[in-house]
Amino acid sequence: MSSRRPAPRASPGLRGLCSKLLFSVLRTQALASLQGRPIDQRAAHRRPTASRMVSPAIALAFIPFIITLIIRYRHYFLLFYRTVIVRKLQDYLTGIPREERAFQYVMTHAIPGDPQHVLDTFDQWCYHCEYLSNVGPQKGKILDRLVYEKAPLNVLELGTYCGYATVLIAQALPLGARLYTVEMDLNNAVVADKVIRLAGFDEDTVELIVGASEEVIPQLKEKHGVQKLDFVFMDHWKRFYLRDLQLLEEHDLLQEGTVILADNVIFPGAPHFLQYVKSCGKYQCKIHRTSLEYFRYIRDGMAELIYTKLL
Ligand SMILES: C[S@@+](CC[C@H](N)C(=O)[O-])C[C@H]1O[C@@H](n2cnc3c(N)ncnc32)[C@H](O)[C@@H]1O
Repeated sequence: MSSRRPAPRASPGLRGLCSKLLFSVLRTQALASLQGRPIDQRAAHRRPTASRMVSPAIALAFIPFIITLIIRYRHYFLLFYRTVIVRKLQDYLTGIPREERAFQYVMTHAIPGDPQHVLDTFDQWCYHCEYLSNVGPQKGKILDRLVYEKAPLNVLELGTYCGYATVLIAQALPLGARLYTVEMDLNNAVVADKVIRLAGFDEDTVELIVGASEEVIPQLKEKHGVQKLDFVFMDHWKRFYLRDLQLLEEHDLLQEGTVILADNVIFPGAPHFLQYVKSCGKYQCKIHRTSLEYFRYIRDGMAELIYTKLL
């Protein structure tokens, strides 16, 4: 029988037909390998086998699937493109790390001593040049409002990165308050230190601690003289949220009414952390639904917790 049959017309049944063909080819190959029969490549060359005949059809069947995936997850592809591909390319072309490139832009465009202008300049860079995982302007408003309302005297930030949220928190603090910000990556800490000082905050207001949170938290009392925390902003790696919250509890650093704001609890997400805070009975929990920094079509959220032993 001739293999030159007219090509099937595109129809709704085409995908089903192709899937069946793909399934039967895979099954034949799997059975052959299970029975220890090697697939004879030369024979395959001589006689047109099913797999050779259907390969264009398989490819066709996958096209709508791939297009659907691309459309459905286009914002995540864009995020990947901006965070990974553009970053790697620029790192290669400039020989300067992304955070340092951002700082150079901020330094040359922002007004020194004006924290809000420093933040706006960061936002301009992130919207128009390269993505940075700062808390960003939208979630920044939630953070700013909470700090302003709570007027905390002792604040801890986990994950300083380039110092964006540090500047945002510091500008909303009451007089005499102190912010401890913890960053484990030395290169990020160097950039953050320059950003914090550019915005006009001295070491009495903002203390940048270089180290991993699991090492810094147990030393906060003895080494840094912190007795209790009034406000904690968690924005480091999400897998450490639960561990570090429990460390803060163990070291008796939380008190009645301490506010803990945890970023990115929806994207990338911190399910174990959320499960714990909702079930342990020590926290009042509220989720602020919003979008990912600089990507308004990717859903994200912040968890606002209030520590209360009495619940
Ligand atoms: C999302 S960024 C923080 C963004 C910053 N809060 C802001 O809004 O500008 C996360 C940062 O946390 C730091 N980090 C991650 N795990 C950490 C840990 N266990 N201790 C200290 N820093 C950590 C990373 O190096 C990174 O710089």
